[in-house]
Amino acid sequence: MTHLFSRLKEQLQTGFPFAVYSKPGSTIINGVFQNDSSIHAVNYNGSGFVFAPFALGKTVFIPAHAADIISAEMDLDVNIPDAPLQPAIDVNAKSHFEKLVVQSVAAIKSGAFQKLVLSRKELVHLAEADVVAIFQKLLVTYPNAFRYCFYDPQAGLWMGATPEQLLKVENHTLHTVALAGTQLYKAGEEAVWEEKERQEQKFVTDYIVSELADYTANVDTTEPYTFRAGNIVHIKTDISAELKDVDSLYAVINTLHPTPAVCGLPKSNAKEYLLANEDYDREYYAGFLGELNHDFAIGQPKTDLFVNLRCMKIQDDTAHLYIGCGITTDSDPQKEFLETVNKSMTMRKVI
Ligand SMILES: C=C(O[C@H]1C=CC=C(C(=O)O)[C@@H]1O)C(=O)O
Repeated sequence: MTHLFSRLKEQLQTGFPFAVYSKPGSTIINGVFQNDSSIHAVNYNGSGFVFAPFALGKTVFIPAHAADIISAEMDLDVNIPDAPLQPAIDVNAKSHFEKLVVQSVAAIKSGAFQKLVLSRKELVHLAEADVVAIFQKLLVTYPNAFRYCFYDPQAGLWMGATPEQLLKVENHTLHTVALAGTQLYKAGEEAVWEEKERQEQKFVTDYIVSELADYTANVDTTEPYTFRAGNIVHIKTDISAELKDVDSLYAVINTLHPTPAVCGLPKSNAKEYLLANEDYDREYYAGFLGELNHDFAIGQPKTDLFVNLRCMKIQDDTAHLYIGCGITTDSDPQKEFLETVNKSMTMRKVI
C-alpha cells in the first residue's frame, strides 16, 4: 500500500492524470496512473476510467492501456476524525439559495416540474492542503461509499465519498439505484420517513424503471430501505435488470445521467432550468465517474459507475465543496439550506 501512496505523491508532482478509488464496502484501493500527459477522448466501447461533468465541460478518460495499475489492501493507521463544528453561516449565500428555492417551488407549483435538485458551492480554506492525508481520512471515514481522488489538468483535483451508484453492468446484468430523501443520522434510532418522502422516492424508482424499459428485460426492484451515508440517511431502492443488448451501454448511461437525485423531473427541462438559474458551474459535481468496461482490480470487462456527490475540488489551499438538495412543492427554503449545510459536513469532516 505504501507503494500506491508513494506513486500517488509522484503523480501529483508530474501532473499526469490519475484515479485512486475504493468501492463501497471494499478494503481494496485501486490506483490508475496514466503514464504520460496525453489527452484521450472518451470511448464508451473502450476500457478505462471515466470522469464526466454534470453538463458543461469535457469528459475525461484514462484508457486502461495507457495507465499503470496498482491495487493494494487498505491498511491505514488513520483515526476517524471527530465531527466538525457547524460552520458559520454565510448570510449572503443563505439568502441567495433560499430565494432560488422559493422561485423553484413556484416553478414546481406551476406544473413545470415534479422535482428540482438545487445546489451550491462553499469555499473552505485549507490550513494544511496535504492531499494524501485528506484522502486517507476520507478512505477510512466512509467505508460504505465509493471513495475517490481524481486528477486531470483540465478537470482539476477532485475527491469524494458518494453514496449513489449510477450503473453497474456485469455480463448482461445491470444494477442501479433510486435514491431520495434526507435525514440526519441518529445513532441507535431508526429513521422514520413521512408518507410524502416515501412517495417521492417511489416516484424516482418508477421513473428509472420506465426509462430503462426500452433497453432491459426482467426488471427487479427491492423494497425501499434506509441507507446511511456518513452523518445522513436516505431512502434507497436497488434496481436490477437484464440488458437486452450490451452495445446499448452508452444509451443507458445517457438515460440515467443526470439522475433524479441530482437534477430533477422531467429531466431535460430540469437540467435546462438548473443551467439557467443556479448561477454557478457545477463542473464535475453531479457528473459521473468510475470504471468503464474494465474492472481494474481483476482485469475483467465490467462497468461500475457512480454519481459524483459529496465531493470537493481542491485548488491551491481552498476546497470547493458542492452540495445540493431535492426541492418539491412543499419545500421550506430554510430547511433546504440547512440540509445543504448538513451535507457539507461529509467533506468538512476530512479537511
Ligand atoms: C444532491 C445531493 O444529494 C442527493 C442525494 C440523495 C438525497 C437527496 C435529497 O434528499 O435531496 C439529493 O437528491 C447532494 O448531496 O449534493
